[in-house]
Amino acid sequence: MTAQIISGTEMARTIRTALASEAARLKADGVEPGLAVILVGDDPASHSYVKGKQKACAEVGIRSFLYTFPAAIDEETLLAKIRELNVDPAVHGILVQLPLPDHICEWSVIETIAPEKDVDGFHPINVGKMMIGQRAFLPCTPHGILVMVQSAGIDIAGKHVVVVGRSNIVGKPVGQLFLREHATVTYTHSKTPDLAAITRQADILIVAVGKARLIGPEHIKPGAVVIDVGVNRLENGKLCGDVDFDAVKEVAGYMTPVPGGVGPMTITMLLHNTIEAARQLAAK
Ligand SMILES: Nc1nc(=O)c2c([nH]1)NC[C@@H]1CN(c3ccc(C(=O)N[C@@H](CCC(=O)O)C(=O)O)cc3)C=[N+]21
Repeated sequence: MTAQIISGTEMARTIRTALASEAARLKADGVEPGLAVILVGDDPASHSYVKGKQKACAEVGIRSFLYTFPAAIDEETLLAKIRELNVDPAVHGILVQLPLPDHICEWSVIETIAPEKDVDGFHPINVGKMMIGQRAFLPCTPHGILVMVQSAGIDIAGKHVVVVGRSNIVGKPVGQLFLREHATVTYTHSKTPDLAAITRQADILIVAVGKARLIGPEHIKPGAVVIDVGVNRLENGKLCGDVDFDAVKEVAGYMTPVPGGVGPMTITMLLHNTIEAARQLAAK
């Protein structure tokens, strides 16, 4: 058996076409959706991600504003910029690219973003609303994963979802989103003994750790859905996921590739949230 590949690139293309017409409709009503991106420091990976986000914005008709700062910027200057963007009517979404330099407190930065412009879904207000099922901006990677699984026609209710990783931006919230869809959810992480014994019970396995090829065929129940969130840059410059793709595809039923899987869907959900933010702010 060879797994069916769930192409994030293809799904993203379809969704972005629909988003482009929504953006055009808003623009015709006098509201051009705008996303402000703040980038601190000169990490090449961050710069490359931000370029990808700007290109995607241009494709669907979202105006993007980029603010770059040196790594040595002091926290107060950064917070002042965010407060300015919070009240800028041309800006509907604000994204501060993570990670930030160590001397800047990520929590202070996230909490300074107005919740109604928090298109990453990282503000505690949006996190809390998501947890209790209220309308909120959903975090982009978890939301992208959910849409991918649903669009592939996979039933979630009653399925055993095993999440590997417990970060605030992927692991924890993705488990919550699948719980909302009536899955039975198990979280695992670096302190979980005998990881394979648990992942082998997964109908849907979501891996968000950041360790190249952590997950091999011995971790997979035959026919399982395997979602790979890892983005690891190898020494040869190639991108690879947390899952050993070639070996696991002989056991899994469905798999997402890296690149071309979760990444493009993450960006697509960011575009979705930005257009939603513009719609909500326009309706005020
Ligand atoms: N405030 C904030 N929000 C984020 O959403 C955020 C962040 N900070 N910091 C970094 C991570 C990482 N992230 C990615 C998004 C898309 C791809 C993506 O589209 N990757 C392409 C490949 C790109 C390449 O070749 O380099 C793919 O998987 O096909 C990757 C990584 C968003 N992040």
